[in-house]
Amino acid sequence: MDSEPPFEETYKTLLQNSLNTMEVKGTDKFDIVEDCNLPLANLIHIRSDDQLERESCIREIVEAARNWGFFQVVNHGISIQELETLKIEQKKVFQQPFEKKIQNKFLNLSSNGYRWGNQKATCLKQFSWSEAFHLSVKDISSMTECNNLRLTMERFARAASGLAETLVEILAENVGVKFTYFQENCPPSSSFLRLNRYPPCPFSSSELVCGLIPHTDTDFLSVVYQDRIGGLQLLKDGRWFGVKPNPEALIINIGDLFQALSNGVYKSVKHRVVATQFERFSAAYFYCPANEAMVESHGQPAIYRKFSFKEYKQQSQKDVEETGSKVGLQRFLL
Ligand SMILES: O=C(O)CCC(=O)C(=O)O
Ligand SMILES: [Fe+2]
Repeated sequence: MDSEPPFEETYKTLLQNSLNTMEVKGTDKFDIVEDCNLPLANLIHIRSDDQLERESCIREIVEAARNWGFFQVVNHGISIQELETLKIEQKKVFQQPFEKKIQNKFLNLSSNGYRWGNQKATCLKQFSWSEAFHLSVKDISSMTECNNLRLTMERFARAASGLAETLVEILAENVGVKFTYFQENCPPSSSFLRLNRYPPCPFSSSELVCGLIPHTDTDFLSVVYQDRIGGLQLLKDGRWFGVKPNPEALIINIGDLFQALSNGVYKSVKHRVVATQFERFSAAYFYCPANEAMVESHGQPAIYRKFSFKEYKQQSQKDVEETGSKVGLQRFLL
């Protein structure tokens, strides 16, 4: 049985129509994208006895979160071996038959745990050439069947949670938010884990198909592991930049909630994955609060009104259903 989601069959009309009209018009192609020198923080310095070293590392992290909304970290506490193992186990689960992956309760996941394409897409712009397992951290332990995958995911989630806390503490302090806010509002069980697979895309040369459409993350902070293929791009000053794979590094990006909490100081930056002719994997940990947690802008005058995480998610979902895109923080501007 085939493991590949039926992208071409299901989206035949959408693909043909969009590719024809866009090719004729010559619009919406990806711009020329160059790789960026994403700031890279060596977290070994965070634990240094040398105060100057520590402070300089903290400054790098804060500046990257302000100017880029994205940075990379090395010496983050998760070994390359561990990350490679995650990729191997991830690959195995995606290799299961498609008919099995779409079954309700596959691996004992809740409904909508397995996602592919975008059933609601009306144009190519809303369509992602990828499949993913998206699950709450608290559901990892009840996963059935793939024992090794579960163990690796548990280890990754635990390490990513520690890493997210270290970074959030540094970033919060700099904008006058006490770390206790996170300790009280973000229990490890409220975060999410997402395993992404980007199948080789036969239309990648058209430069019109995305592996993952442009979006910002709905969380405080994300920890991302990408394999060596490349394709992740971020938007900076109106231009797209590629994030060059670095096997030793994890990618950190600021999410919408931290932009709101920091009153716009830290940037939740749009990013996307372009489709290529190669299979690609990534794993993302989304550091989130509990549903009822309130997010309030720290700074005067406040840019955003206070909202709960639940309200933010509901509004985003409604916007996606009605407009095809998330809209996001703009909805909460004062
Ligand atoms: O695949 C990647 O590199 C990024 C994934 C991502 O942005 C996401 O899952 O939100
Ligand atoms: Fe993302």
